[in-house]
Amino acid sequence: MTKEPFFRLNQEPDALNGFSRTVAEIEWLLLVLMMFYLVVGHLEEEVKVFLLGGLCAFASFVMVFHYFNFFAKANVWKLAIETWVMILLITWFVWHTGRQNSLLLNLYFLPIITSSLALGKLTTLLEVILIGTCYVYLGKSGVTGNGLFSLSEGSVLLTWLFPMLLVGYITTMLSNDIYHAFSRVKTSAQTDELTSLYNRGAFMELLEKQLHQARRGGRTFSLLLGDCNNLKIVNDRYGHEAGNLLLRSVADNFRHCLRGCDSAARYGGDEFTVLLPETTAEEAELVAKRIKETLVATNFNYRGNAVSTDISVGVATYPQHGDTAELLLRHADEAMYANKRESKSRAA
Ligand SMILES: Nc1nc2c(ncn2[C@@H]2O[C@H](COP(=O)(O)OP(=O)(O)OP(=O)(O)O)[C@@H](O)[C@H]2O)c(=O)[nH]1
Repeated sequence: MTKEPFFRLNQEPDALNGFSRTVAEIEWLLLVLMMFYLVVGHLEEEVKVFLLGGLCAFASFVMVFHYFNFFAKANVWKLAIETWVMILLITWFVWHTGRQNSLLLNLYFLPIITSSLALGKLTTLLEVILIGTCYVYLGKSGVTGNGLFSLSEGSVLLTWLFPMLLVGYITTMLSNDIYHAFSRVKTSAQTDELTSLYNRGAFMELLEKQLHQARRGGRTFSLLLGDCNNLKIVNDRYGHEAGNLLLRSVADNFRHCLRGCDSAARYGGDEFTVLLPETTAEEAELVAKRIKETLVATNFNYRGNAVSTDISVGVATYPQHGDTAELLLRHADEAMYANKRESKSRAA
């Protein structure tokens, strides 16, 4: 298993769901601020009613996007649409409350923060440009409309946009840090510290996913359960450090013997599990044989002593040996102990 982060923002549902919750809160905050302005701002009654109608429409949009089942699942496109709708709403609201002189122009910071949190630098830059265009439109249409875009207007626009670019840039950097920290935490929560294979929890998740896929696609897969045969002896004879080296060499042997799509895990103590997608029982038996043979043929030097190990492996295949994680593991466990008994009696 690689220690590199193996997921990206647009593929990692947990990270996206977290950002999506933050976006929902930003949207409610936007609505509250606009409502507040409707209450305290000096606006004509019919303008207030008109704007209130727009806010109700936006509130329905937020509810549909975040709380209805068919839209509730976060994805990058959904977040992008939400930021565009926020920009349109703010432009529309500002249009009716003073245009370029509106007290609410600062609300544009909210979609910028949203975009830089979840969508990255390029999208945020494009959104700043969109906001700049809206700003120019707010100044030109009807009120000051004096034709061409002058140099002084350009510098005013840039001065106005500069804090937004800065906030966008800083928030993007913070968001990247959060994302990388999240990746590291997730990777280490799934990894066995000693062997760098998956740990038991991660393996159970993979197994459940594999079962789900196999049931849907009517496909087969196998799992192996292996148990080292002499770890206790190595520990007692050479010490715990030698036992640890032995466990690492077993893990390296798995890496060496498996395909890229297979997943090996340290199930606990000296027990290892392997998930073999699209593999029949006969093919899995061959993999188990290969793992055993290469492990027996390998030994390592510990303070001048050649240390080697052996492993007993049990195979279970979906669906012939069970259709749940529990049944498959039990079958593999029984097969593994049968093999262990056999090799012990042979050795005796
Ligand atoms: N060095 C080391 N030893 C461990 C670790 N985890 C478990 N053990 C030890 O591994 C040993 C496993 O014992 P057993 O299950 O009897 O293993 P065995 O000697 O391989 O014998 P059988 O499994 O019965 O064939 C125990 O002594 C544990 O203390 C570890 O992370 N490092």
